[in-house]
Amino acid sequence: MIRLDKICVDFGGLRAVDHASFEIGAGRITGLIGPNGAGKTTAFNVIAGAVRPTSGRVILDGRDITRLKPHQRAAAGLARTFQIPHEFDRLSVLENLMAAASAPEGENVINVIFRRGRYAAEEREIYDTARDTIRLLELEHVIDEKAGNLSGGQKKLVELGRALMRKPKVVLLDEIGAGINRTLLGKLADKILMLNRERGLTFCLIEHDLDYVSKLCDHVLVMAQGTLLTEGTVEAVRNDERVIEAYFGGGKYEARL
Ligand SMILES: Nc1ncnc2c1ncn2[C@@H]1O[C@H](COP(=O)(O)OP(=O)(O)OP(=O)(O)O)[C@@H](O)[C@H]1O
Repeated sequence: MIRLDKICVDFGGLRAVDHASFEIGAGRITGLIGPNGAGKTTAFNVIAGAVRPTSGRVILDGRDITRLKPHQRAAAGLARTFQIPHEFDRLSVLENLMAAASAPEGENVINVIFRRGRYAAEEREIYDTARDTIRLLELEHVIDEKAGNLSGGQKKLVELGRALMRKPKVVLLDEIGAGINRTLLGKLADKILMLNRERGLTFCLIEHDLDYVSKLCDHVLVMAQGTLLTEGTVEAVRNDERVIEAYFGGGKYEARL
């Protein structure tokens, strides 16, 4: 589904991603793990189009998308969760989801004016999709609550909801579980599994907690020093000497492996 082909990213003199090649398989929940500074977030940014690689290619369903802009990738079915923008804190949960679907970036004002006849019908559809998504994520009780007043975990669910509004095929989740309580963490995992099994959505997630990864992912990619170190099931990579070695000195992660 998504293939990185010998991707390199340089930030000045620092090579953050170094000839990384890997695949995110269609219909799977793939984990992307590795010690701090391994290049995971940079690789995500390359897939989403936020960072232009120094060299290499990104392929989505056989199509080379390396030069596409982020909004063009979103139109091709790629979504990524982002923290709710600060200025959206004052919008309700419903408004946040509706805003994520409407006015795609790059749309010309003239087109919007000439589209007016279709606008009411489109807005109705966006409203219905937002309501369905809110129901799916069990956020009905906070539907009119301002995003700024939500708990950290509820915000994560809204972030996922915003990503789902564009009806993506693939969703990239960057440490979506960080800092949220166990109950909401469990709920978030249930929703991801349900979206994968019932709707066939493909996920790739960066996550430091390997127990969480093992609950969700059937396949794990391990990055170290900017490149793919190994891949396999959580159990296999957890016991891999090279992976233990890569995490060594990280201290924080050593205990979790
Ligand atoms: N915009 C940037 N400018 C300069 N250096 C950067 C930039 N973004 C990342 N880096 C560097 O690139 C390397 C890889 O960083 P990246 O954030 O991709 O790693 P990571 O695996 O996601 O780490 P973590 O688990 O700590 O989030 C690091 O050395 C980081 O300091």
